[in-house]
Amino acid sequence: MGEGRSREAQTPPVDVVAGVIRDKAGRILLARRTEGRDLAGLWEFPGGKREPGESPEAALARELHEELGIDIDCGAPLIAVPQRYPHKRLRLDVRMVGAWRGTVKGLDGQALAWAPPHTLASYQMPPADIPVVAALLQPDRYLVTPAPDGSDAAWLESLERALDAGIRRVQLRAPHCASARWTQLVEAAVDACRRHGAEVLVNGDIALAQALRIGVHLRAAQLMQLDVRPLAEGMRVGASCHTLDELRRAESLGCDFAVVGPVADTLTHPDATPLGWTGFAALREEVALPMYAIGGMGAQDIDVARAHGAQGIAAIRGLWPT
Ligand SMILES: Nc1nc2c([nH]c(=O)n2[C@H]2C[C@H](O)[C@@H](COP(=O)(O)OP(=O)(O)OP(=O)(O)O)O2)c(=O)[nH]1
Ligand SMILES: [Mg+2]
Repeated sequence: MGEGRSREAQTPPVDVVAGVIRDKAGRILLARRTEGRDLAGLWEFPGGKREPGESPEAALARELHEELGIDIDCGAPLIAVPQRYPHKRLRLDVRMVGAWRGTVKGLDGQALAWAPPHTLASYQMPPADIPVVAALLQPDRYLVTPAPDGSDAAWLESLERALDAGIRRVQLRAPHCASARWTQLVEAAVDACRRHGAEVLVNGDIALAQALRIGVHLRAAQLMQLDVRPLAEGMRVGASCHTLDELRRAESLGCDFAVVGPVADTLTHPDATPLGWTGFAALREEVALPMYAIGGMGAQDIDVARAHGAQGIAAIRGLWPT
Protein backbone atom coordinates (compact mmCIF):
# COMPACT_ATOMS: atom_id res chain seq x y z
CA MET A 1 0.00 0.00 0.00
CA GLY A 2 1.63 3.30 -1.11
CA GLU A 3 1.79 6.49 0.93
CA GLY A 4 -0.87 8.22 -1.17
CA ARG A 5 -3.22 5.34 -0.63
CA SER A 6 -2.87 5.30 3.14
CA ARG A 7 -3.53 9.05 3.31
CA GLU A 8 -6.59 8.56 1.12
CA ALA A 9 -7.76 5.78 3.41
CA GLN A 10 -8.22 8.39 6.12
CA THR A 11 -10.57 10.64 4.13
CA PRO A 12 -14.02 10.08 5.59
CA PRO A 13 -16.58 8.52 3.29
CA VAL A 14 -19.33 10.56 1.64
CA ASP A 15 -22.68 9.59 3.18
CA VAL A 16 -25.25 8.74 0.52
CA VAL A 17 -28.76 7.50 1.20
CA ALA A 18 -30.88 5.81 -1.46
CA GLY A 19 -34.33 4.21 -1.52
CA VAL A 20 -35.90 1.04 -2.86
CA ILE A 21 -39.26 2.27 -4.17
CA ARG A 22 -41.75 -0.37 -5.33
CA ASP A 23 -45.00 -0.07 -7.27
CA LYS A 24 -48.09 -2.22 -6.72
CA ALA A 25 -46.73 -4.86 -9.12
CA GLY A 26 -43.53 -5.15 -7.06
CA ARG A 27 -41.35 -3.46 -9.68
CA ILE A 28 -38.43 -1.37 -8.40
CA LEU A 29 -37.66 2.18 -9.47
CA LEU A 30 -34.25 2.92 -10.98
CA ALA A 31 -32.96 6.29 -12.15
CA ARG A 32 -30.26 6.89 -14.73
CA ARG A 33 -27.44 9.23 -13.71
CA THR A 34 -27.40 12.24 -16.02
CA GLU A 35 -24.48 13.42 -18.17
CA GLY A 36 -21.76 15.57 -16.65
CA ARG A 37 -21.77 13.89 -13.20
CA ASP A 38 -19.64 11.04 -11.95
CA LEU A 39 -20.84 7.58 -12.99
CA ALA A 40 -22.99 9.19 -15.73
CA GLY A 41 -25.25 6.84 -17.65
CA LEU A 42 -25.35 4.20 -14.92
CA TRP A 43 -28.61 3.18 -13.24
CA GLU A 44 -29.01 3.78 -9.51
CA PHE A 45 -31.46 3.70 -6.66
CA PRO A 46 -32.79 7.27 -6.33
CA GLY A 47 -31.27 9.29 -3.51
CA GLY A 48 -28.30 11.52 -2.81
CA LYS A 49 -25.86 12.93 -0.31
CA ARG A 50 -26.80 13.44 3.28
CA GLU A 51 -26.30 16.99 4.54
CA PRO A 52 -24.47 17.70 7.80
CA GLY A 53 -26.76 17.15 10.78
CA GLU A 54 -29.47 15.53 8.66
CA SER A 55 -30.76 12.06 9.60
CA PRO A 56 -30.66 9.41 6.87
CA GLU A 57 -34.47 9.27 6.91
CA ALA A 58 -34.81 13.03 6.46
CA ALA A 59 -32.14 13.06 3.74
CA LEU A 60 -33.90 10.34 1.79
CA ALA A 61 -37.27 12.09 2.06
CA ARG A 62 -35.73 15.38 0.89
CA GLU A 63 -33.83 13.79 -2.02
CA LEU A 64 -36.85 11.86 -3.29
CA HIS A 65 -39.03 14.96 -3.03
CA GLU A 66 -36.45 17.00 -4.99
CA GLU A 67 -35.59 14.38 -7.62
CA LEU A 68 -38.90 12.54 -8.09
CA GLY A 69 -41.63 14.77 -6.64
CA ILE A 70 -42.90 12.14 -4.19
CA ASP A 71 -43.39 12.09 -0.42
CA ILE A 72 -42.26 8.92 1.32
CA ASP A 73 -42.33 7.00 4.56
CA CYS A 74 -38.83 5.68 5.11
CA GLY A 75 -38.83 1.96 5.92
CA ALA A 76 -36.30 -0.58 7.19
CA PRO A 77 -32.59 -0.47 6.37
CA LEU A 78 -31.65 -2.92 3.59
CA ILE A 79 -27.84 -2.67 3.49
CA ALA A 80 -25.17 0.03 3.94
CA VAL A 81 -22.31 -0.48 1.50
CA PRO A 82 -18.86 1.02 2.11
CA GLN A 83 -17.25 1.43 -1.31
CA ARG A 84 -14.06 2.98 -2.62
CA TYR A 85 -14.09 4.70 -6.01
CA PRO A 86 -10.96 6.10 -7.68
CA HIS A 87 -11.53 9.60 -6.28
CA LYS A 88 -13.68 9.10 -3.21
CA ARG A 89 -15.03 6.78 -0.59
CA LEU A 90 -18.72 6.26 -0.15
CA ARG A 91 -21.12 4.77 2.35
CA LEU A 92 -24.31 3.94 0.44
CA ASP A 93 -27.10 3.51 3.00
CA VAL A 94 -30.08 1.90 1.27
CA ARG A 95 -33.54 2.00 2.83
CA MET A 96 -36.73 0.26 1.85
CA VAL A 97 -39.39 2.86 1.10
CA GLY A 98 -42.73 2.06 2.74
CA ALA A 99 -45.76 4.03 1.56
CA TRP A 100 -45.19 6.88 -0.91
CA ARG A 101 -47.52 9.56 -2.30
CA GLY A 102 -47.52 11.46 -5.57
CA THR A 103 -46.59 10.71 -9.16
CA VAL A 104 -42.99 9.78 -9.93
CA LYS A 105 -41.34 12.27 -12.31
CA GLY A 106 -37.70 12.65 -13.37
CA LEU A 107 -37.38 16.25 -12.12
CA ASP A 108 -33.63 16.43 -12.85
CA GLY A 109 -34.17 15.21 -16.42
CA GLN A 110 -33.06 11.72 -15.43
CA ALA A 111 -34.50 8.66 -17.21
CA LEU A 112 -36.53 6.35 -14.97
CA ALA A 113 -37.30 2.63 -15.21
CA TRP A 114 -39.60 0.34 -13.24
CA ALA A 115 -37.64 -2.92 -13.12
CA PRO A 116 -39.15 -6.28 -12.16
CA PRO A 117 -36.77 -7.60 -9.44
CA HIS A 118 -35.41 -10.49 -11.55
CA THR A 119 -34.25 -7.99 -14.22
CA LEU A 120 -32.21 -5.79 -11.85
CA ALA A 121 -28.91 -7.47 -12.65
CA SER A 122 -29.30 -6.57 -16.34
CA TYR A 123 -29.02 -2.82 -15.60
CA GLN A 124 -25.51 -1.34 -15.60
CA MET A 125 -24.97 0.07 -12.11
CA PRO A 126 -22.10 1.54 -10.06
CA PRO A 127 -19.98 -0.99 -8.10
CA ALA A 128 -21.64 -0.13 -4.75
CA ASP A 129 -24.99 -1.28 -6.14
CA ILE A 130 -23.93 -4.86 -6.84
CA PRO A 131 -24.20 -5.80 -3.13
CA VAL A 132 -27.47 -3.85 -2.95
CA VAL A 133 -29.06 -5.87 -5.75
CA ALA A 134 -27.77 -9.08 -4.14
CA ALA A 135 -29.25 -8.01 -0.78
CA LEU A 136 -32.63 -7.62 -2.52
CA LEU A 137 -32.52 -10.92 -4.38
CA GLN A 138 -30.33 -13.44 -2.60
CA PRO A 139 -30.40 -15.21 0.78
CA ASP A 140 -29.05 -13.45 3.87
CA ARG A 141 -28.02 -16.73 5.50
CA TYR A 142 -25.54 -19.22 4.02
CA LEU A 143 -25.47 -22.54 5.82
CA VAL A 144 -22.19 -24.47 5.73
CA THR A 145 -22.81 -28.04 6.81
CA PRO A 146 -20.78 -29.64 9.59
CA ALA A 147 -19.09 -32.98 8.91
CA PRO A 148 -21.49 -35.86 9.52
CA ASP A 149 -20.10 -37.13 12.83
CA GLY A 150 -23.10 -39.29 13.74
CA SER A 151 -25.29 -41.23 11.34
CA ASP A 152 -26.00 -40.00 7.81
CA ALA A 153 -29.72 -40.14 8.58
CA ALA A 154 -29.30 -37.77 11.54
CA TRP A 155 -27.25 -35.38 9.40
CA LEU A 156 -29.89 -35.37 6.64
CA GLU A 157 -32.59 -34.85 9.25
CA SER A 158 -30.78 -31.74 10.55
CA LEU A 159 -30.37 -30.44 6.99
CA GLU A 160 -34.09 -30.94 6.42
CA ARG A 161 -34.86 -28.98 9.60
CA ALA A 162 -32.59 -26.12 8.50
CA LEU A 163 -34.41 -26.00 5.15
CA ASP A 164 -37.77 -26.05 6.94
CA ALA A 165 -36.53 -23.07 8.97
CA GLY A 166 -36.01 -21.09 5.74
CA ILE A 167 -32.36 -21.67 4.77
CA ARG A 168 -32.14 -21.15 0.97
CA ARG A 169 -28.39 -21.34 0.27
CA VAL A 170 -26.33 -24.32 1.43
CA GLN A 171 -22.69 -25.32 1.13
CA LEU A 172 -22.14 -29.05 1.51
CA ARG A 173 -18.82 -29.48 3.26
CA ALA A 174 -17.29 -32.45 5.02
CA PRO A 175 -13.51 -32.08 5.25
CA HIS A 176 -12.79 -35.51 6.74
CA CYS A 177 -15.52 -37.65 5.20
CA ALA A 178 -14.59 -40.68 3.05
CA SER A 179 -15.37 -40.03 -0.57
CA ALA A 180 -17.86 -42.76 -1.56
CA ARG A 181 -19.98 -42.12 1.52
CA TRP A 182 -19.74 -38.36 0.95
CA THR A 183 -20.83 -38.55 -2.71
CA GLN A 184 -23.92 -40.50 -1.68
CA LEU A 185 -24.70 -38.04 1.06
CA VAL A 186 -24.26 -35.11 -1.33
CA GLU A 187 -26.78 -36.65 -3.71
CA ALA A 188 -29.35 -37.02 -0.94
CA ALA A 189 -28.66 -33.48 0.28
CA VAL A 190 -29.02 -32.03 -3.22
CA ASP A 191 -32.37 -33.74 -3.45
CA ALA A 192 -33.53 -32.20 -0.16
CA CYS A 193 -32.33 -28.74 -1.20
CA ARG A 194 -34.11 -29.00 -4.57
CA ARG A 195 -37.36 -30.00 -2.88
CA HIS A 196 -37.16 -26.83 -0.78
CA GLY A 197 -36.13 -24.58 -3.68
CA ALA A 198 -32.77 -23.95 -1.98
CA GLU A 199 -29.55 -23.33 -3.84
CA VAL A 200 -26.77 -25.82 -3.16
CA LEU A 201 -22.99 -25.66 -3.61
CA VAL A 202 -20.42 -28.33 -2.87
CA ASN A 203 -17.13 -27.42 -1.22
CA GLY A 204 -14.10 -27.69 -3.48
CA ASP A 205 -15.16 -30.51 -5.82
CA ILE A 206 -15.59 -28.88 -9.24
CA ALA A 207 -16.09 -32.21 -11.06
CA LEU A 208 -18.83 -33.29 -8.65
CA ALA A 209 -20.53 -29.90 -9.04
CA GLN A 210 -20.50 -30.31 -12.82
CA ALA A 211 -21.81 -33.87 -12.63
CA LEU A 212 -24.71 -32.92 -10.33
CA ARG A 213 -25.32 -29.52 -11.95
CA ILE A 214 -24.94 -27.69 -8.64
CA GLY A 215 -22.70 -24.81 -7.57
CA VAL A 216 -19.19 -25.00 -6.22
CA HIS A 217 -17.68 -23.21 -3.24
CA LEU A 218 -13.96 -22.63 -3.78
CA ARG A 219 -11.43 -22.82 -0.98
CA ALA A 220 -9.07 -19.83 -0.80
CA ALA A 221 -5.99 -21.75 -1.99
CA GLN A 222 -7.99 -23.33 -4.83
CA LEU A 223 -9.32 -19.91 -5.86
CA MET A 224 -5.79 -18.56 -6.23
CA GLN A 225 -4.87 -21.39 -8.62
CA LEU A 226 -7.73 -20.76 -11.03
CA ASP A 227 -7.57 -18.41 -14.02
CA VAL A 228 -11.11 -18.89 -15.27
CA ARG A 229 -14.48 -19.35 -13.65
CA PRO A 230 -14.75 -23.12 -13.08
CA LEU A 231 -18.47 -23.45 -13.92
CA ALA A 232 -20.67 -22.06 -16.68
CA GLU A 233 -22.62 -18.84 -16.04
CA GLY A 234 -25.82 -19.66 -14.22
CA MET A 235 -24.12 -22.23 -11.97
CA ARG A 236 -23.17 -20.58 -8.70
CA VAL A 237 -19.55 -20.10 -7.73
CA GLY A 238 -18.74 -18.92 -4.21
CA ALA A 239 -15.31 -18.51 -2.63
CA SER A 240 -13.74 -18.34 0.82
CA CYS A 241 -11.51 -15.28 1.18
CA HIS A 242 -9.34 -13.94 3.98
CA THR A 243 -7.29 -11.29 2.17
CA LEU A 244 -7.77 -8.52 -0.36
CA ASP A 245 -5.76 -10.49 -2.97
CA GLU A 246 -8.17 -13.37 -2.64
CA LEU A 247 -11.18 -11.08 -2.91
CA ARG A 248 -9.77 -9.44 -6.03
CA ARG A 249 -9.23 -12.88 -7.57
CA ALA A 250 -12.79 -13.92 -6.68
CA GLU A 251 -14.07 -10.75 -8.33
CA SER A 252 -11.98 -11.15 -11.49
CA LEU A 253 -13.01 -14.80 -11.86
CA GLY A 254 -16.66 -13.74 -11.78
CA CYS A 255 -17.55 -15.47 -8.53
CA ASP A 256 -21.12 -14.77 -7.41
CA PHE A 257 -20.17 -14.08 -3.81
CA ALA A 258 -17.41 -14.45 -1.26
CA VAL A 259 -17.36 -15.59 2.34
CA VAL A 260 -15.03 -13.48 4.47
CA GLY A 261 -13.78 -14.00 7.99
CA PRO A 262 -13.33 -14.84 10.71
CA VAL A 263 -15.20 -11.73 11.81
CA ALA A 264 -15.48 -12.88 15.44
CA ASP A 265 -13.84 -15.70 17.43
CA THR A 266 -14.77 -19.13 16.15
CA LEU A 267 -14.15 -22.69 17.25
CA THR A 268 -13.48 -23.69 13.62
CA HIS A 269 -10.31 -21.52 13.46
CA PRO A 270 -9.26 -20.94 17.08
CA ASP A 271 -5.83 -19.51 16.11
CA ALA A 272 -7.01 -16.97 13.55
CA THR A 273 -7.12 -13.27 14.52
CA PRO A 274 -10.67 -12.01 14.00
CA LEU A 275 -11.20 -9.17 11.51
CA GLY A 276 -13.90 -7.47 13.54
CA TRP A 277 -16.57 -5.48 11.70
CA THR A 278 -14.12 -2.66 10.95
CA GLY A 279 -11.75 -5.09 9.25
CA PHE A 280 -14.62 -6.65 7.36
CA ALA A 281 -15.86 -3.26 6.11
CA ALA A 282 -12.30 -2.26 5.09
CA LEU A 283 -12.14 -5.32 2.78
CA ARG A 284 -15.73 -4.77 1.67
CA GLU A 285 -15.07 -1.33 0.21
CA GLU A 286 -12.30 -2.54 -2.12
CA VAL A 287 -14.40 -4.94 -4.22
CA ALA A 288 -17.91 -5.03 -5.62
CA LEU A 289 -18.81 -8.58 -4.62
CA PRO A 290 -21.62 -9.70 -2.34
CA MET A 291 -19.83 -10.86 0.85
CA TYR A 292 -21.03 -13.05 3.71
CA ALA A 293 -19.45 -12.58 7.13
CA ILE A 294 -18.31 -15.84 8.76
CA GLY A 295 -16.71 -16.76 12.09
CA GLY A 296 -18.78 -16.84 15.27
CA MET A 297 -21.89 -15.66 13.39
CA GLY A 298 -25.57 -16.53 13.86
CA ALA A 299 -28.91 -15.26 12.55
CA GLN A 300 -28.89 -12.58 15.29
CA ASP A 301 -25.89 -10.95 13.54
CA ILE A 302 -27.61 -10.34 10.18
CA ASP A 303 -28.60 -6.72 10.93
CA VAL A 304 -25.12 -5.68 12.06
CA ALA A 305 -23.65 -7.57 9.09
CA ARG A 306 -25.91 -5.66 6.67
CA ALA A 307 -24.91 -2.39 8.35
CA HIS A 308 -21.29 -3.18 7.40
CA GLY A 309 -22.10 -4.01 3.79
CA ALA A 310 -22.44 -7.78 4.14
CA GLN A 311 -24.97 -9.85 2.24
CA GLY A 312 -25.60 -11.55 5.56
CA ILE A 313 -23.92 -14.26 7.56
CA ALA A 314 -22.47 -17.69 6.85
CA ALA A 315 -22.17 -20.25 9.62
CA ILE A 316 -21.81 -23.89 10.50
CA ARG A 317 -22.89 -24.10 14.17
CA GLY A 318 -24.86 -20.85 14.11
CA LEU A 319 -27.29 -22.16 11.47
CA TRP A 320 -27.30 -25.92 12.05
CA PRO A 321 -30.26 -27.19 14.09
CA THR A 322 -29.25 -29.08 17.21
N1 LIG B 1 -28.27 7.97 -5.25
C1 LIG B 1 -27.40 6.98 -5.47
N2 LIG B 1 -26.06 7.27 -5.52
C2 LIG B 1 -25.24 6.22 -5.75
C3 LIG B 1 -25.72 4.89 -5.93
N3 LIG B 1 -24.66 4.08 -6.15
C4 LIG B 1 -23.55 4.84 -6.10
O1 LIG B 1 -22.39 4.47 -6.26
N4 LIG B 1 -23.90 6.15 -5.88
C5 LIG B 1 -22.94 7.25 -5.78
C6 LIG B 1 -22.94 8.16 -6.96
C7 LIG B 1 -22.48 9.48 -6.36
O2 LIG B 1 -21.05 9.43 -6.30
C8 LIG B 1 -23.02 9.44 -4.96
C9 LIG B 1 -24.35 10.12 -4.85
O3 LIG B 1 -24.16 11.43 -5.05
P1 LIG B 1 -25.06 12.33 -6.03
O4 LIG B 1 -24.12 13.14 -6.86
O5 LIG B 1 -26.11 11.59 -6.72
O6 LIG B 1 -25.72 13.20 -4.90
P2 LIG B 1 -26.97 14.14 -4.98
O7 LIG B 1 -28.15 13.39 -5.47
O8 LIG B 1 -27.02 14.79 -3.64
O9 LIG B 1 -26.63 15.11 -6.17
P3 LIG B 1 -25.70 16.39 -6.32
O10 LIG B 1 -26.69 17.53 -6.30
O11 LIG B 1 -24.73 16.41 -5.21
O12 LIG B 1 -25.08 16.17 -7.66
O13 LIG B 1 -23.23 8.05 -4.66
C10 LIG B 1 -27.12 4.64 -5.87
O14 LIG B 1 -27.62 3.52 -6.04
N5 LIG B 1 -27.91 5.71 -5.65
MG1 LIG C 1 -28.94 11.94 -6.45
